[in-house]
Amino acid sequence: MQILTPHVYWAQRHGEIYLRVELSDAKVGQSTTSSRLFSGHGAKGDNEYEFSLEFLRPVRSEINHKSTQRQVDIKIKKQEEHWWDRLTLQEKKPLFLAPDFDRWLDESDAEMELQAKEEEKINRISVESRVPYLGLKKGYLFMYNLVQFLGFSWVFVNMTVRLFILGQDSFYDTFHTTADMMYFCQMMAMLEVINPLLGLVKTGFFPAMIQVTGRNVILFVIFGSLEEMQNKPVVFFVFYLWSTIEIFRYPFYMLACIGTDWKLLTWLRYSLWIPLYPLGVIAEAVAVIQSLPIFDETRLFSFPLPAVLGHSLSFSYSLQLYLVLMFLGLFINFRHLYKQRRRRYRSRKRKVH
Ligand SMILES: CCCCCCCCCCCCC[C@@H](O)CC(=O)SCCNC(=O)CCNC(=O)[C@H](O)C(C)(C)COP(=O)(O)OP(=O)(O)OC[C@H]1O[C@@H](n2cnc3c(N)ncnc32)[C@H](O)[C@@H]1OP(=O)(O)O
Repeated sequence: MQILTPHVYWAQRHGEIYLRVELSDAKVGQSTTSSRLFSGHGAKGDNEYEFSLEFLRPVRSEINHKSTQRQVDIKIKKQEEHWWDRLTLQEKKPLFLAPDFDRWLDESDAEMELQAKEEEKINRISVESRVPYLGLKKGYLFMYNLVQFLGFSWVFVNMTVRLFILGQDSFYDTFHTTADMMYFCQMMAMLEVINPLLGLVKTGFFPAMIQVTGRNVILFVIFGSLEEMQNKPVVFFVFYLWSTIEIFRYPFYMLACIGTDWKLLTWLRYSLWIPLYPLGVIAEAVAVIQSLPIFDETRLFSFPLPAVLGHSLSFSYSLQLYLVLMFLGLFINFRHLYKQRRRRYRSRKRKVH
């Protein structure tokens, strides 16, 4: 039987040579780096086919070949990563050899491809090396937000159900039914001041500090230490305003931790504060004002003074100063939240276009 020569197409990269032999249902026989033997169906029917090539530069001895129904794909590694001017040692191209335009790249395109692969590899390595830390951070934040969401939801649902059942009567015992959960959530919220310090979230330290300190003064100092305050309706309004925003804010953060974003939830997180924040500060201010005569009367936390100046300085003076700070805090955080809202919607619009 006559041994024929198949059509061979070639392309190169810096590190390898690709040969495509046009033979269907071919079986690869004896193969060396310079010559190959095939049996298969080619241009002249079922036959034995063979070709040999003397490469321009040395190649490695291991050869990868894959036979498909239509062709045989051969990949040969160059000894050195180098761009070749041509495939064969002899300048004149053998007749059976042609460029493989499906794979063809010129030197600069191949370089770009190499660079892109290199960058992808570096990115993968750097992400992989950060994964344990990233996983831990996201896991911690997700759990923190989940716990806060559950805590504030419990307060919100409890108060709503009691409001429907008892009507206005529910205003008077909000503290006794929900304070333990609110204590827990607000103690946990101290982590919101620590998180930006550790670089775990992008929140500003001061807005978080103002927020957490502001609420904790109301919860622990005004409501927690004065029994006379605990059955006042103002507790209901303060707790309701706090929990209303948090049942949207924490799920928004939970979704952010897993890289998801629900438009409506995002809108609620970045819009509800507009009416709620001023209302919240007003409710907190009412609580502070209602507590002033009680601190004057009970002398709780009063500051001892020398006898010539009187017995002690009532804590209510500190609270009057605090009232001024509250409105300063409202201004700072309102501006901060406004900026966060604008940044959110500006950057999202940019991403869309
Ligand atoms: C220094 C001495 C202080 C003395 C204090 C004196 C006066 C105090 C007066 C204070 C008045 C307080 C009144 C207040 O109690 C009334 C109310 O709360 S009424 C109810 C309405 N309230 C609200 O709407 C406020 C809710 N709270 C907040 O929004 C935050 O606490 C606040 C710090 C104000 C703002 O949040 P933040 O700066 O974090 O903005 P973002 O939500 O946009 O987040 C920025 C990016 O960080 C990511 N992030 C943040 N936290 C988390 C988290 N826990 N888990 C995961 N990711 C988080 C977030 O996704 C953003 O990332 P990206 O930019 O990539 O989207």
